[in-house]
Parts: sequence; structure tokens; C-alpha cells
Amino acid sequence: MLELKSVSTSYGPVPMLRNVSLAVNKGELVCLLGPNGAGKSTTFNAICGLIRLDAGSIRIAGKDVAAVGTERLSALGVGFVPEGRRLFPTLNVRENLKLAFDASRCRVPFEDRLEAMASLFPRIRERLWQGAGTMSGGEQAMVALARALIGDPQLVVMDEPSLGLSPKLIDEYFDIVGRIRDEGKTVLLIEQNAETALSIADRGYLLVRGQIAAGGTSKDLLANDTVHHLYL
Ligand SMILES: Nc1ncnc2c1ncn2[C@@H]1O[C@H](COP(=O)(O)OP(=O)(O)OP(=O)(O)O)[C@@H](O)[C@H]1O
Repeated sequence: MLELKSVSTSYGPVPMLRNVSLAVNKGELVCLLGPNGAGKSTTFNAICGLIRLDAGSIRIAGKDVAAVGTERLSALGVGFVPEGRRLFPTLNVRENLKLAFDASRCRVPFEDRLEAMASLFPRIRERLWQGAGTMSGGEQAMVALARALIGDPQLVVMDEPSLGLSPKLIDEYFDIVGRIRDEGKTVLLIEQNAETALSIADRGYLLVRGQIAAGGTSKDLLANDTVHHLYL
């Protein structure tokens, strides 16, 4: 569903990602872990088609992201949860969700998808008319995930969605992410919160200084010395 093949990027003369290869198969929940500055958000932006690659390729459902273009990825069946949520603060929740729905190719009526989101996120149901910018951080995190899901995507890519959430809310959030995978969606979860991410992921990769330093099943990574040294 998602394949990065020997991807290298740079910021001006400074190399960032170096020869990064990773794959997420249909129906899998895979996490990409890494310390601050490892290149996680750079990887996310590259998957969104926002960064030009120096080398390598990124394919979603077999299609080259660079050829498809960022603005058409949603219609290809991809939902994104960017770091910091990036909702439209002056629009209400419903309007935020409607914009994302309109960018997708979902054939189910909007009201049906809205009802599905309200069932998945009960906190959202009574907040549909509230300005997104006035919601709490936790509520905004739920809206950002609902926005990624409203068009019924096949693939969901998330960049550090648990940032700023309380421990209780992190558990609730990751529980929902696990359910999304159980319902058949493919998920790439980019996270610093290694222990929680690995507790729901099927597999994971560790990114260190722009390179993949380890990869394997969640069980393997939990037993990996480098992962332990960095996180656990
Ligand atoms: N637009 C940019 N121009 C120059 N350098 C950049 C740019 N964006 C990111 N970088 C640098 O690239 C490196 C990787 O940044 P990135 O945001 O991908 O890391 P990260 O793994 O997501 O970190 P964090 O967990 O702290 O968010 C950092 O050293 C950062 O300063």
C-alpha cells in the first residue's frame, strides 16, 4: 500500500533522509519511531509529496506520489494527520470535516460519514458547530483524526498524533487507531511514544539521523537494544 524505496532528501546542502526504505502492506499498522530531529516529519512531508526527493521513490497503491501530486492524494484514498493537527481554526468542526470530505472521492453521502465519525468519536458529536480553534488540544486531536478518516481512505498516515495529549487520552487515542486497523485500514503511525505505539503496531521501523537503524515486528523492536537505549 505504501512503499519508500531508497529515499534520500536534503535541506539545501545538508543531507537529511539517507537511503530510507520502508513498506506498509495492506491492512497493517506500522510505526516509524525516532528521536527528535531523526527525520520523522521529513519522512511524513516526503510521503505527502511536499519534499523533492534527491533519490529513490515513494509509491502509494503502486502510484508514484511525485507524479500524482499532493493535492490529489486525498482522492487517491489517503488520509493525513499532520503534526500539530493544523485544523482551520475559524471554521467549525463540521466545516473542517466537510472540506476534507470534498477533497476525497468518497461516494457515501457526507451525512453518513459524519455519523460514522460521531460514533467513533463521541466527544465530537456535540461539538460539530464549535469553532475548531476553541477546542481543547485533545478534542482537536480527535477532529484531526476524524478529518483524515471522513473520506473513508484506504491508507492513513499520522505524524506524532499523541503530542500534547494526557496519558489517559493517549490510551484512548491509540485504542481508536488500533480499531481503525482492525476495520481494515492501512496505517503508518509516526511516533515518539514508542512503548504505546509498539503495543498496537504489527511492525515498526526505527529512524536515527535520517537512516533506518532497525526494523521488525513490535515484539522484536521491544527487545531491541537500540530501541531500549533511546526510549524504554
Ligand atoms: N525546512 C527545513 N529547512 C532546513 N532544515 C530543516 C527543515 N525542516 C527540518 N529541518 C531539519 O531536519 C532535521 C529533521 O527534522 P524533522 O522535523 O524531520 O525531525 P523529527 O524526527 O520529526 O523531529 P521531532 O520529533 O523533534 O519533530 C532537523 O535537524 C531539522 O532542523
